[in-house]
Amino acid sequence: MNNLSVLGYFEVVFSLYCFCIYFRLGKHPVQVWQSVVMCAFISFIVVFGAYIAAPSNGVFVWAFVLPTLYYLLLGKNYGFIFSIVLLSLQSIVLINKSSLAPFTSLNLCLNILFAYIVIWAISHTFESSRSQFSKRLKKLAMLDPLTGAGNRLAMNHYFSVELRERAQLYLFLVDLDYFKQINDKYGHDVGDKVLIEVATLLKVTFAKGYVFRVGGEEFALISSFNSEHAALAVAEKVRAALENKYINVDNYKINLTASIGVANYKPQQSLNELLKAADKQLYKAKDLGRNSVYYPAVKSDKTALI
Ligand SMILES: Nc1nc2c(ncn2[C@@H]2O[C@H](COP(=O)(O)OP(=O)(O)OP(=O)(O)O)[C@@H](O)[C@H]2O)c(=O)[nH]1
Repeated sequence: MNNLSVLGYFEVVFSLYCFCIYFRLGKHPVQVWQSVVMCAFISFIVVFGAYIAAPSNGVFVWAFVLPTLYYLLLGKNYGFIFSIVLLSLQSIVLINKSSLAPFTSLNLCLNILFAYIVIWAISHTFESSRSQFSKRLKKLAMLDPLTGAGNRLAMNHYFSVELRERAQLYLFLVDLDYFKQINDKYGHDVGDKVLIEVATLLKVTFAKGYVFRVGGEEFALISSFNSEHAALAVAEKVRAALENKYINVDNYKINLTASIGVANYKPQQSLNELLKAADKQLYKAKDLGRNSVYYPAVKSDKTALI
């Protein structure tokens, strides 16, 4: 339109790049580097346009769109960096132009500068509160609302991104014994408070690993250990800690025990398979009298293990 064909070619290439990303979206989520390339490319087009076109052409106005785009695509930190770099580059390019009209008017320059800063500030504020909100939501979605332990979603997440890479990974499935009797005897509210105390005790005793609530009165503890013996010693420590604890709730002193099934992670095993393996051991521990740790070929009865 303005005899700026080079700029037009860049715009066509940029459009093709955007289309490629758009059509891949269904199968592949956008990668960070793709967003960075997108922002860098459009920034280059805007700065280059401002460089080769006369200011009266108005190409520089496109700069106002970019802070919002940066924050949407790249988040707060990169958004800030890109916005300040664009402002600096645009200023350098425009100041060095041979014909400065219509920038000879101080009023116009100030208006442009403040409009850019306002758009930048709004984008920054919006992105800050959005990312805080999203972090809070993510945390809430991963926590069991009653006990504050991780929930199944958290367990799936940590297992797939972090835990399965570790060597000598063990899962302890901890199921409280005769918990129904506590509910029946003291009421559901007291039962809830007992579960909260149990989760706290597990987090303290199993500080080295992750604690997840995977059922009503069932918890999964996951960590890696140097050896099978070390893993079983910790499982036994957890069992003994529960047995020796008197939980004070509403003037009652409640003592309970747990049965623990232990499973060792095998390479390529899924989390469900690992849970099933631990569940099998847990049922053996329950069958053989409860208040014990069970691992293939090993059953502890309170002190036998360590
Ligand atoms: N208070 C409370 N109770 C729960 C919660 N979730 C599950 N329960 C109770 O946990 C009890 C589980 O009972 P069972 O599955 O029979 O197991 P148990 O009584 O612990 O017996 P064993 O596991 O065989 O030793 C049930 O009474 C459930 O109502 C909860 O969030 N709060």
